[in-house]
Amino acid sequence: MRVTDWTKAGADTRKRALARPATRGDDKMRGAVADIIERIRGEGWDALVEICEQIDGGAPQRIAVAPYADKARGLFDAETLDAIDLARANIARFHRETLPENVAVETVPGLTVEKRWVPLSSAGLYIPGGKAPLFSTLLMLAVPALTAGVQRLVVVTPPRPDGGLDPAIALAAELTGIEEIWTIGGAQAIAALAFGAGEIEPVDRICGPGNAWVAQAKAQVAALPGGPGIDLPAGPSELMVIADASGDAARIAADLLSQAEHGEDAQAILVATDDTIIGAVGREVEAQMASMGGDFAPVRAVRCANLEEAVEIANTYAAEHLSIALPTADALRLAERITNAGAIFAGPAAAESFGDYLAGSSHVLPTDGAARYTGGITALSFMKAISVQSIDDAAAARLGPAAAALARLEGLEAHARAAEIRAEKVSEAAE
Ligand SMILES: NC(=O)c1ccc[n+]([C@@H]2O[C@H](COP(=O)([O-])OP(=O)(O)OC[C@H]3O[C@@H](n4cnc5c(N)ncnc54)[C@H](O)[C@@H]3O)[C@@H](O)[C@H]2O)c1
Ligand SMILES: N[C@H](CO)Cc1c[nH]c[nH+]1
Ligand SMILES: [Zn+2]
Repeated sequence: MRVTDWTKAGADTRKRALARPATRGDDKMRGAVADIIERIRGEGWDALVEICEQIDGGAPQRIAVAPYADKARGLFDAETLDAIDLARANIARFHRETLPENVAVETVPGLTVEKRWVPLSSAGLYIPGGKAPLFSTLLMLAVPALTAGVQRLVVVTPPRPDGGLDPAIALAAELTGIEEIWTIGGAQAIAALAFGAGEIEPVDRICGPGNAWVAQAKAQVAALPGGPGIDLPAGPSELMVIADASGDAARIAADLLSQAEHGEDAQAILVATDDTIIGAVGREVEAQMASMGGDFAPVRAVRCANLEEAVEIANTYAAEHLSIALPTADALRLAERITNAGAIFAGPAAAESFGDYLAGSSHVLPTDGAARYTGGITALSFMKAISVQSIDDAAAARLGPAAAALARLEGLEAHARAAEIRAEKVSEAAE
């Protein structure tokens, strides 16, 4: 495990210790994504089929969910089926209870402005499937979207080598009531959702995590005229763990490896105030990796002077997931000082895996430092606020002159008159 001593390190070394890989891709990849989008936007279905065959080895298919969901019920034992339903129920409960409320504010007597939340009409949900089919991501997107009240949901996920649909994805789709699901992956899936292709109708917003191809395509379609909205940069998984001498090395190592398992560009970083815990976590990481086999991204560590410094490092890094491996009460106190993180796991029992599957909040969270300016997916990601103004005649007459004065400051005479005409109508009525 590579260890950086934060206190002794210069600016460059500190930067390197927290560096993320260049996940957004190089110019060549950006160009290839632009070509895919342009072709599907211009030529529709035929281009989509050709590109899907080239990249993923098969034409896109709309899958009927029920037969695969039936298959899943035959394959999975009762405990697994209950676990999936428990996850769905917890996610539904969390998002239902955190729905925003409409608010009406009487800013001046007689003038009311409402903030009214309405669901988007449609949304596209990207479910990653390159390394592993992430059925849990379907729950983490579809449940908040349905809680928000979105009418039309279109799910896309990369095709499997043997065709068909992953049974767990099928089951999650059936449990949430998803009816439209296509086997399309990567940039081509995003282009099809954005501009439509064949029977795939364009959507208002595209949400969901993915690799660099997916992230790049989302950014590009959102920037095009008439393109959809997108959610947030949700790329390769990240976990930072803050620990001191009281940390449980086995649990910390297990958490770090749980995210290192996502792929070679995953980020798993221990920030600790104590050399003994760093050594113990390093040994645990090796032992646990050996016992599981498989590929893991490297785990690294930063040795800092104290918890103050650990908080600074965490806020600078802005991790997708931040575990605070201190006794729970201390962890919760420290969490109050964290300003940048997608999700915080406070205390030694708070496994990041609970957040990935069943705690209730969505696991679709900002990566690459985007936690500086955004949180993860919630029902709000599938809603928008419309403001509604209503005003009585007397208030309109009182406010007319002020609005007109402001409009004339901007040289906008028609605006000024549209405000003043309200006052005129009221004085005419009074005569
Ligand atoms: N931040 C979050 O909330 C969150 C949640 C879940 C997963 N994730 C991340 O999502 C990512 C999923 O990535 P993945 O690769 O497993 O699945 P993916 O579905 O995102 O990407 C697979 C698709 O990428 C395209 N692709 C791959 N190589 C290509 C190439 N050379 N040329 C053109 N297209 C190519 C293919 O179409 C393929 O189907 C992981 O990094 C995981 O950590 C993040
Ligand atoms: N940890 C991932 C988000 O970074 C989500 C996930 C899905 N399945 C397992 N984990
Ligand atoms: Zn995970």
